[in-house]
Amino acid sequence: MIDLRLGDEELTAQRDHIVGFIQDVVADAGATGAVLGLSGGVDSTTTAYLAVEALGREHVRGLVLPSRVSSDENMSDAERVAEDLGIDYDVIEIGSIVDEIVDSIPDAAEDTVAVGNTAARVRGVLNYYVANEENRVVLGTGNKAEALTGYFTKYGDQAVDCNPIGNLYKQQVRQLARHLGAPEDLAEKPATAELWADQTDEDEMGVGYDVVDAVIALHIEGGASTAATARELGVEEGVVETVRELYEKSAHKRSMPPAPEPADL
Ligand SMILES: Nc1ncnc2c1ncn2[C@@H]1O[C@H](COP(=O)(O)OP(=O)(O)OC[C@H]2O[C@@H]([n+]3cccc(C(=O)O)c3)[C@H](O)[C@@H]2O)[C@@H](O)[C@H]1O
Ligand SMILES: Nc1ncnc2c1ncn2[C@@H]1O[C@H](COP(=O)(O)OP(=O)(O)OP(=O)(O)O)[C@@H](O)[C@H]1O
Ligand SMILES: [Mg+2]
Repeated sequence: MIDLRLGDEELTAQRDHIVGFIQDVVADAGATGAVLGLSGGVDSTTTAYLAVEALGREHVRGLVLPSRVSSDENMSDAERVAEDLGIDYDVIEIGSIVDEIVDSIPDAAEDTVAVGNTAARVRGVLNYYVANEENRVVLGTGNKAEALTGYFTKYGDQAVDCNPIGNLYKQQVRQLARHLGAPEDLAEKPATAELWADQTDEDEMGVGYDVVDAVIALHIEGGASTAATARELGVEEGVVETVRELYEKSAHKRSMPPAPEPADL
């Protein structure tokens, strides 16, 4: 298995690099600070720690946004992050907002994915309300594995101004969380989008993140063949193909909405 783990010096360099990135984004926007959604997961926890280091705790605001399926444990973990960091935060229940949207659509099938994605989009609306009103930028929490597999809601959790940890594989985010002093239980917590009950990223994708990370590095970015990648990782070729399919099918999520070329008139 390819080793994507970062050494201590690399972790320090990534930390400094990302802290500088957040500072630049906020300064370039002429903003007074940042806002981000706190879910109790490792991605938002790590991003919050980096934001506080970059901007100072008084310039970071957290939003804890429970839906009808959010677990008490995750929401109290989210509050714990805000309290440990000493940042201002609010807890805003979004269940009734999501219900209102779904109920307003005549004969809505109440499809699980559509409802879950609506929760992610409502969170984006709230983040941008605060950003607009307080002249802040919205910090995204997307990592490289999510970006390249399209494992996010289009115009939902991806509706952000920048992704500070977007150059890190999932396992590297966990390493950076520990390096920053985040609680170990949060650094190692299994990833869940929590858009519907009992959802976990790895169950839904059908592949573990260590393998997703490695297939991205070797096959998608590195150009190794499917067979060579499968051999190197000790997995079936079908696993490599699954990740490649996620990558290809989600290309539309990584580019601006297309318009036709100018017509020949
Ligand atoms: N080829 C194409 N060209 C242009 N647009 C295309 C398209 N194919 C679909 N679309 C559009 O994209 C829509 C589908 O995309 P989208 O609405 O995102 O929906 P979809 O990709 O089906 O669902 C979102 C996925 O991301 C996961 N997720 C979401 C949020 C957070 C996290 C997390 O890790 O925390 C994970 C979630 O569990 C689910 O698997 C279609 O309804 C259509 O509007
Ligand atoms: N209940 C919530 N309240 C506020 N923000 C949320 C909530 N759920 C999700 N989000 C936002 O959406 C982002 C994407 O969710 P995602 O699950 O990918 O990240 P995570 O929960 O931080 O980490 P992990 O992927 O390991 O679960 C979160 O990082 C957070 O910014
Ligand atoms: Mg999560």
